[in-house]
Amino acid sequence: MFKILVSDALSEEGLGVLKSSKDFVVDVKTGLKADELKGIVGDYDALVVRSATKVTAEVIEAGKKLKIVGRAGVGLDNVDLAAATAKGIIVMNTPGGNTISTAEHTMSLIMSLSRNIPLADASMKKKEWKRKDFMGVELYNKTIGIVGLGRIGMEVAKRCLAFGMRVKAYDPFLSREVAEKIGVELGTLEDVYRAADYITVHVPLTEETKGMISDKEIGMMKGGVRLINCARGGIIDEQALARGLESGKVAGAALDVYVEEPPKDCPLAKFGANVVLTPHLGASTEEAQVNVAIEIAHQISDALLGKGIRNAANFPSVDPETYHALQPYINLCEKLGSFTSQIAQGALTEVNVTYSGDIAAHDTAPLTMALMKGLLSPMLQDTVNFINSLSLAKDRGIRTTELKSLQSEEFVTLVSLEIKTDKETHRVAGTLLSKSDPRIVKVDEFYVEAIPSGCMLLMQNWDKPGIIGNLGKLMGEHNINIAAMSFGREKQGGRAMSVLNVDSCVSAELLEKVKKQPHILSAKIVEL
Ligand SMILES: NC(=O)C1=CN([C@@H]2O[C@H](COP(=O)(O)OP(=O)(O)OC[C@H]3O[C@@H](n4cnc5c(N)ncnc54)[C@H](O)[C@@H]3O)[C@@H](O)[C@H]2O)C=CC1
Ligand SMILES: O=C(O)C(=O)COP(=O)(O)O
Repeated sequence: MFKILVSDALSEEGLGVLKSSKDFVVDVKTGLKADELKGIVGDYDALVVRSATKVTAEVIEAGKKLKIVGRAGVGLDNVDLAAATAKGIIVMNTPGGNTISTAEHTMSLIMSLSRNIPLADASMKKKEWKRKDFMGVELYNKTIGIVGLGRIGMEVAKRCLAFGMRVKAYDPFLSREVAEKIGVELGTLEDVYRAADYITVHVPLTEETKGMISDKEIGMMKGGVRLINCARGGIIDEQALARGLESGKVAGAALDVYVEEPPKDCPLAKFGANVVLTPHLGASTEEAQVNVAIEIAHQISDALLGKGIRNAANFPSVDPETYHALQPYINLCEKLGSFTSQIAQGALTEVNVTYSGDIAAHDTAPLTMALMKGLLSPMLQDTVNFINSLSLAKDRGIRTTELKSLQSEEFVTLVSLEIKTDKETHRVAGTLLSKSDPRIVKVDEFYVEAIPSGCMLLMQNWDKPGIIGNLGKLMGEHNINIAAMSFGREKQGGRAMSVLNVDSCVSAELLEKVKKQPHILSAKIVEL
């Protein structure tokens, strides 16, 4: 039974998906103060939020059982992703579910601003008739600059084109062809600033986009420009915007989002008809709220019940079928990583993994995360998990490469791992028997067939008679049962590798005795 806390308003349709499952207990507690949330979050396996709840590092820390933070919407700037990743908590959102609503709201803002709708309406309701005070401007033939041509930016572009506007856009991650296909001209940020009569931003709030439109940028713009922010508060610097409006350089502005929500002291609130403000309504339509709530409910349900992970900001998307297919490989890779790490000496500097055969047809990103978790676990223990393993490796300067080959010469499928430390290099490969039974099939130059499980004794020895007898006797004397044995040799009488699975752990003292047996070159214990 999983406990789910919904701390922002979620549509009944989405709640229904969760509440109808006997696997979940759902508590809806909106409007919690930061301390109240911290006080109760420890009881829950999943937390569902919109933009109001701030999922800070402290909330993450207090969420001792937390496995998932689900955002019913797009922006994740209210979730401390790094803190969640470090704790192995999956953070997921629902991109797309509110795109149309937000694009339509952006158009509503552009039009309200151009035709003074909010104040004209308020004036009528005061029984006034002030036609001269509310002279507007046409959109037709004007140029709109779109900063961020993603899902929402693209829908805004299409609608502006339908109004007969010229659309210029800046998005460094989008190809010119994609933009030109719908009639949008991509340019530099400066091109857009200099050419546009209207500028609307549709980028996420990041270190780079925070305050990206400030005094200097406003200075580059056309006199009489109109600015719209339906993305995130602070992408357009509020104080700089107020200064631009005061000087007359900026003719108007429309905002749906604010640095602080609700804003205590918004510098834009004092303006008249040339500033239109809405209280973060972009996604507030019946349709968008049903979309995002149902989506997040299904995503959380599937993730908690092990049926796949979708739209996670810190884990690759895996549909249920793939998840099922990958599960045994995830297990194999984690064991392979841990095994290799335990036989190596020195600080890990490089990890090269090759997926060959059937497995190469899948998205192997989760497998590399599992390998890295296995590799780092012997050093970092509980602090490493699937979600943070690659970022921890990167932080430690470990170079990682991943290769895929649909052909596998010896096995239907093979995961080959090469690791380099500052002292040595090891190569270990593994496969699955009967589609789910993990086996280590190669350790450095030796072919073996070892079961990666429990306590293992790994030895290099000369290929001489009597080794098995001696080892069997020694283990027997110490009351240790040998569960399985595997041998590989380079040539008859040459160097060989022996891998023993034993039912109880080999002590350091016994290991020293093993090393002293005739023809044994080295011995190590691996625990999986
Ligand atoms: N007002 C509201 O209620 C809503 C606001 N939003 C906000 O709208 C924004 C956009 O959402 P989507 O279109 O769904 O996201 P998206 O990810 O589809 O699009 C964002 C685009 O910004 C581009 N981008 C990133 N950094 C950039 C930079 N430095 N300069 C220029 N372009 C950059 C990306 O390449 C991408 O194409 C987000 O901030 C989201 O939080 C989303 C939904 C509702
Ligand atoms: O999806 C987003 O990014 C939004 O800004 C919508 O926010 P909301 O869920 O309405 O609080």
